[in-house]
Amino acid sequence: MEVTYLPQEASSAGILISTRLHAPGKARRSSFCSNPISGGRLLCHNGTPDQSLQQPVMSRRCNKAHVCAACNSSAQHPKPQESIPGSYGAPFIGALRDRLDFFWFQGEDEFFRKRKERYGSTIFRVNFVPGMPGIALLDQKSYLVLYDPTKVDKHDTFVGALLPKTDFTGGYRVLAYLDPLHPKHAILKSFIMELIKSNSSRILPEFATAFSETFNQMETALSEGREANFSSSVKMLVLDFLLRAIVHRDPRAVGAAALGDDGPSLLESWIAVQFAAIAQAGLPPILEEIFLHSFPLPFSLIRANYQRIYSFFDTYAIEALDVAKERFDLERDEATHNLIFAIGVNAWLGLIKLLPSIIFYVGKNNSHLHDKLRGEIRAAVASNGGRLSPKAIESMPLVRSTVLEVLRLASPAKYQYARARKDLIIESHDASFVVKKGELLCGCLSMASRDPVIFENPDSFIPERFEGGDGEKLLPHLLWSNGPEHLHTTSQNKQCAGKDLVILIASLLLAHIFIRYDTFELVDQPSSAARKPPQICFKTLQIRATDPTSDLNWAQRISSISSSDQT
Ligand code: HEM
Ligand SMILES: CC/C=C\C[C@@H](/C=C/C=C\CCCCCCCC(=O)O)OO
Repeated sequence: MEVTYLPQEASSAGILISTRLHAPGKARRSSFCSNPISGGRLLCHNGTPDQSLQQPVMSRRCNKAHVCAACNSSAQHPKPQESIPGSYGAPFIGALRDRLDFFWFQGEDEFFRKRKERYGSTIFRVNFVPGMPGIALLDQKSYLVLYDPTKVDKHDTFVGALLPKTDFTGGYRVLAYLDPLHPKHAILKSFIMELIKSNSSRILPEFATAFSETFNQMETALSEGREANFSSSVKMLVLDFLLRAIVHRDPRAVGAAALGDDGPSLLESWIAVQFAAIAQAGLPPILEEIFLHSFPLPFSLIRANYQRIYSFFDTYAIEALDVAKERFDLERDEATHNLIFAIGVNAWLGLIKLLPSIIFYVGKNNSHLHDKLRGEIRAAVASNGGRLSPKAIESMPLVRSTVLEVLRLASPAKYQYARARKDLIIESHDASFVVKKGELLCGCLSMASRDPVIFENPDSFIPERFEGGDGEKLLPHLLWSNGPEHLHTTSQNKQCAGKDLVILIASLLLAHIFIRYDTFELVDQPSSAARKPPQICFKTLQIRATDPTSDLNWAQRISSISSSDQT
C-alpha cells in the first residue's frame, strides 16, 4: 500500500490511499520532491504501472512543475539551485544541541528523518557528532559525490572532522586517513590488498576452523543452559580468523608476545579510547557526555594495551612485514602500525558488527528463508564433491543476495565523509545546491541505502532483492564499501580494500550454519536496550543429523577442509 499525496491534498495533508500494483520488475520509479509542509512524499505521478495520472504537481520548494520521469511526458526540468537548508546554530550551543539530539533525545535515525522532513530536503546543514558542522547527504544521487576524487578530498576525513592523535597509530597517519592523491596512499593500499590476495588459500580453512571452535562453544553453552551470545563470541572468532589467515599466527598460541584470550579486549580498549567522541559506551548520559564526548581521551590510558598488540604483530607478522619491505619498500614500523589499523579497525571492527547482523536478519525471518538457504547451500556443496569450495560458494545466489541485503540495511560503517576539493554544485533527486570549497560532506549511509526512489519497500528486509537480473541492476546503488558494489577497489580509490573478502566471509558464515544446522532460533531482543548494541544470542541450534553415507558428520567434515580443497 503506498501513501501518495497529491497537490490538492498535500496542503491539507490529505492522503490518497493508492495500492500500487507493482508487478515484479515493472515497478516504476518516479522522481519526487518532498513536500516541505507535510514532509510527505509528493509523488509527481500517481497510478498503476499502466495508467499515469499525469498531474504535474507543484513542489512548493522549487516552484517548478515536475512531471513524472516514468511517463516521460517531458524532459526533467533543470533542477533549481538553492541555498542548502538547515543551520549549525549558535557557536558551541548548536553543536551541543545536535549532539544531545543525536545520542539521547532522538537517536540516529530519528535525528536525520526529522530534519529531512523539517527542511523538505535530503541535503541539509547540521552538526555531526561530536560537533562537526557538515552537509548531510541522505539520497543516492548526492551520495555519489563522495566517490569522485576530482570533487572531494578524503584527507583526514575517515571519521569526519574528528582526528584522533597519531599517538594511537605509532605517530603515523594511517591509510584510512589519506586522500588518494597522497603519495603513500597507493603504496599502503596495495600492501593491504596484496596481503588479502596472497593469503586467499587460507581464508576458507581458517574460517572453517574458527567457525567450528566457536559453534562448539555455542552448543556447549546451550546444553549447559548458559547464554549462547554470538555478539560476544564473534569477537574471538573474527580475530582468530584474521590473525591466523593474514599474520599466520594463532593469537592464543604459547609465545612471548601471545595475546591469549585478551585480543578482543585489547583491541576494544584501543578503539574505544581512540574514537570515544563518537562512540556510545552505555554509561549514564551525563557521564558519557562529560567524560567521553567533550574532549579527546589521551593515548596514555591504553598505551600498555596497544604495546601488547604491537608486540604481537612485530614478533609474529614476519611474512607480512617482509612483503611490506620487499614489495613496497615500507619501513617495518610504519607497516606494522598500518597493518594493526587495517586488521584491528578496518577488518575486525567491521566484521564483528556485520556478522551478528547477518545472524539477526536471517534469524528473525527463520521459517521459509532457512529452508531456501539450507537447500541452496547443501545442493551447492553436494555438487562440488561434498566440499565447501570457492566454486560451491559461487553457486549460492540467495546466500550472496541475503548478505548484500544485510549490508544495505545494516552496514557497519554508517557514515562516509569528505571535504569539497573546490566550489561544487551537488544535486539531490529534485534540487541542486552550491557547496563551497573545504565544506565537510557527510554521507548518511543508512538513509541513502533506504532511498525510496531507488528501492522498493526500502525499509524491508528482502533477501532475494539482489538476485537475478533485477538484482544486478541494483548493485550500483549498494554503497556499504565506500563505492558502488559493481565497481572495484583499487589503489587509486577509497573503496574498501576488503570489499570482496567481506562478502566471502559473510557467505561462509551462512554456509557453515546451514551445513551444520537445519535451522536456529534467536533469543528475543529486549525492547529498551540501553543505547548498547543489541546482543544476538542463540535460543536453539538444531544440529543436522549425521549423514548416513559418510563416516564423518558434517561438522567434522567441514572442519577437515584443508587447503587442498581450494579447487
Ligand atoms: C563488514 C566489514 C567492513 C565494512 C562495512 C567496511 C567498510 C569500509 C568503508 C566504508 C571504507 C571507507 C572508509 C572511508 O574512507 O570513509 C573502508 C575502507 C577500508 N577497508 Fe573496509 N570494511 C569492512 C571490512 C574490511 C576488511 C575485512 C578489510 C580487510 C583488511 C578492510 C580493509 C579496509 C581498508 C584497508 C580501508 C581503507 C581503504 C582506503 O583508505 O583506500 N575492510 N571499509
Ligand atoms: C565501524 C567500523 C566499520 C567498518 C570498518 C571500515 C570503515 C570504517 C569507517 C569508520 C569507522 C570509524 C570507527 C568508529 C568507531 C566508533 C566506536 C564504535 O562504534 O565501536 O573499514 O574497513
